[in-house]
Amino acid sequence: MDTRSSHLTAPGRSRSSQSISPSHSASASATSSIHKRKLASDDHAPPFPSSLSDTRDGALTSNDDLESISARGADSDTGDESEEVVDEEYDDSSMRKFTATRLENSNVSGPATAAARNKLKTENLVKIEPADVAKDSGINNNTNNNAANAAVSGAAGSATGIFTDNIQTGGAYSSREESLKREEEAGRLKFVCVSNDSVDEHMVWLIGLKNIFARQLPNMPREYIVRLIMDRNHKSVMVIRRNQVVGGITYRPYVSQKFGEIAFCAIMADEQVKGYGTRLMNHLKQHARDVDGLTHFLTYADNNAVGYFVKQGFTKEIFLDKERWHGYIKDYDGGILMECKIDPKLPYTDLSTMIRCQRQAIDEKIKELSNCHIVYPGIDFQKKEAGVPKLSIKVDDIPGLREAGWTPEQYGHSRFKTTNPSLDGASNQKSLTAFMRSLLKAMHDHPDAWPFKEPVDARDVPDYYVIIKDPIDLKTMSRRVESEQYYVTFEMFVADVRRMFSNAKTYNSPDTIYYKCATRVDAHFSSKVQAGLQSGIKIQP
Ligand SMILES: CC(=O)SCCNC(=O)CCNC(=O)[C@H](O)C(C)(C)COP(=O)(O)OP(=O)(O)OC[C@H]1O[C@@H](n2cnc3c(N)ncnc32)[C@H](O)[C@@H]1OP(=O)(O)O
Repeated sequence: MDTRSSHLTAPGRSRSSQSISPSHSASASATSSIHKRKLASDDHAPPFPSSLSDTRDGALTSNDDLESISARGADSDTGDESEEVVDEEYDDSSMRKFTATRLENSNVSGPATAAARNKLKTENLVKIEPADVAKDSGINNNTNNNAANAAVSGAAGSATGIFTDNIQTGGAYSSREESLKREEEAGRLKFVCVSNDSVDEHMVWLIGLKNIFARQLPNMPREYIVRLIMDRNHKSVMVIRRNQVVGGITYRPYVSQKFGEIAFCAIMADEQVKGYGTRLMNHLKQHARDVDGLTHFLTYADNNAVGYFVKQGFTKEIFLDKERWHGYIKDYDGGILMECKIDPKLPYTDLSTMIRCQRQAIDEKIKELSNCHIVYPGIDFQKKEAGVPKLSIKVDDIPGLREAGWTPEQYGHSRFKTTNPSLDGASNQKSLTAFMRSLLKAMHDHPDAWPFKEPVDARDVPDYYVIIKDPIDLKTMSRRVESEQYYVTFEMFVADVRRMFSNAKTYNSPDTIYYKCATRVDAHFSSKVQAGLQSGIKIQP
């Protein structure tokens, strides 16, 4: 029997029963309203599963801090104390005592001790520096950007038309990552990886993180959260802003197995869905690969958080050899086991630069193959009545059309053709105009055409134009036909006719005379089109 697994099972525990954050579900309440949440059925289970108090390696029991740490602290996640989840089983005085004693010790210690502590601090704090990461990953931002920029401006210089740099620099992912990266570079934000190393500052951060987990993962026993955070086999990657913990991920690296188990992951309520969770995960991956030598992460994701983990590259399918992880990780009820492979090369903390370079390379390639980046001056397309252009513009004169591969044979792209193949484009257009004219007359002469002959008068039907945004009538269509410029295809004409009837059926209910007129004139129109087609007009399939 594998004794490891029996130690590690955490039955009946799910990290959170919380609703998805507001941006993910309109019906969800804010994540801070924990007190309203329905806790899972195991709420009345002992706060500390007996199986969890056991440890493989005695790391927890060697942890003298744990003796005095209660699972309750001064929660600072949302700052709203009224929302505190009160669990009378815990005594927070020991936590206060612990914190106070630590701070007191740090204040009274002499210079030698302070120097030693600072040394320890620097040694233990794994500060994740973006510059180093970029260097390690072989990405030199400046060089790459400059090269890409030079290529872009070269292409711009060689373009003959007016060149507009319409390259999008990035999507939401990249811009969030870039803005957080800038914050890091400016020193306003830092990502650190710490464990319980007795350094005062780290302990304060770990307690801050504990408070966030306790609030964001309300179904997780607080004792258990404290236990894992303070366990020296666990590490916590945290995002710190103005010396306050914004969120973090606590994980256990199984170095011999080359995988890590993410135990908890949370961002404080006010700061969710701003990109911190993604950046945190990217820092974690970079650190776990470069410092711990891990190749995979496994986690039991809460149902609500599966979407987040999927976006971080986690899958529900587990590819990692079961032998490598089975018996090592803890089971959680209500969670879904997910895996993420850590790429051996990706510059995780500088993905946005990589994406930008890739994007620029693709844009360069597109420019080599097409002219779509050249923007020509617009056409003065002022319209007079009935939407007919004031100026007659020859298609050939439209700037850029020929350069885009257009040929006069494609004029109108109409499927309308007379059966006489000898007719050229102009004669074909005349024949089309004659056919449309005859169809208009046929509709006009129909006894039920009276509602469609003129535009609807807003004085008679005040809300008509509120409901019908694209009105049309036989008179307007007649103007368009007679302009011989508007309906360059038969399909455009038919679209206007269909819209005229659908407008009538949208505004009027089926029992009205208008609705019935529309049905009858529409049928008449269709029969006339059929008759026209039989008598020599051809619409190509
Ligand atoms: C192993 C475990 O600990 S499971 C428990 C996970 N923790 C929780 O559920 C606690 C409450 N939630 C949180 O603390 C946070 O919302 C986290 C940690 C889940 C995500 O952190 P955030 O900072 O909000 O994530 P971030 O802003 O980087 O969002 C990244 C993407 O994931 C999406 N996302 C964030 N949270 C969720 C979610 N719960 N469900 C689905 N998608 C989500 C975001 O919309 C965003 O999508 P986009 O890139 O398409 O715009």
